[in-house]
Amino acid sequence: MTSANELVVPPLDDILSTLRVVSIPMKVKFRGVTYRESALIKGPAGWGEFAPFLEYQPAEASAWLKGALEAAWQGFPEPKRHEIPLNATVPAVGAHEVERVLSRYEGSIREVKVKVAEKGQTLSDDCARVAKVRELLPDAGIKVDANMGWDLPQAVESLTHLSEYDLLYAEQPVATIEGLAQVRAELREKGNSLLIAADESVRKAEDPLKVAQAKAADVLIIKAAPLGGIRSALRIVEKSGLPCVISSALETSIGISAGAALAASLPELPFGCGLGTVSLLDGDVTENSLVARDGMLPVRTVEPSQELLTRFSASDARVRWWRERIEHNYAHLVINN
Ligand SMILES: O=C(O)CCC(=O)c1ccccc1C(=O)O
Ligand SMILES: [Mg+2]
Repeated sequence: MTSANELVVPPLDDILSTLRVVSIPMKVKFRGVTYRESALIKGPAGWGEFAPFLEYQPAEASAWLKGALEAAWQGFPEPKRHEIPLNATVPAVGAHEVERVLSRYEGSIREVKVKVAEKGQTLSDDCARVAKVRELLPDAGIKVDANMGWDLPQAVESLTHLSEYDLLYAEQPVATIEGLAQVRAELREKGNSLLIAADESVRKAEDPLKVAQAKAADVLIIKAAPLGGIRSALRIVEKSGLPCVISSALETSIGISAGAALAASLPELPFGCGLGTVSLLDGDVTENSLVARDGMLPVRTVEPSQELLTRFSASDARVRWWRERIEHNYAHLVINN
């Protein structure tokens, strides 16, 4: 049985008939990505973005397709707010590059998320980067994201040092749910009340609610696309009972508009959201990019420009690759939905 709130998957040909694939250079390498490839589709409700990272297989990526179909065929729920507080995002750059990264954000910055625990770097690199942010923005809220880069002893040692810069929370210090719980418990034993946030343990988990049930984190990072779209992400937020932060998956302004719509439907946003990543791209599909001013992001829909879709158009070979990717993920979605 379907209800008005349930997505009816459209025919594959309708999805593919509007497909545009773009490849946008990054200003700074992020997660090892130097060009961000993304597939955009248009349906009766507007544009949707399908942009799972290239290595993701259908078990994971088909949720992203569901999210794109929701945006294009179903549209967004009624917003409860019209602007969203954001964090600026600082990739794992050298401390001397921090100022340049922050200069890409328009107006004042209220919160910053700093990437730490990058492969090939040390704790002193992380401390220098966070210290630089603290020096440049003495009043900003700062949080760090380790993307599972530490083991338990490294996480406890690193977070003990990084806490000196007064952090709002630490995102995914280690890989597993049990690990998160252990980091949290060891910090508490040492009298450190730093909050722990779960990201990969939510969006890559078979059961995104396990973290909350295990009480392994204080905060959840929630991304619309990997969780199958806004409505499905909202259900997870509600069931978790934890404060949530809505974050991007490094999309163009189209995908960011879905994240903003998700954030806009939450009753509370205790932290800045991670939707400021258009500023890390060296281009976009609209002239009117969805970026923050003074740390606030407007909630609105985005219409791509034909000229920019053409300018950033991926090669024929990459377009074929994405068409096939959509076909595979569509099959996966129809079978498992
Ligand atoms: O949260 C932010 O500030 C930006 C988004 C971000 O960090 C991100 C973007 C793409 C993939 C993974 C992540 C992540 O939070 O780990
Ligand atoms: Mg993260």
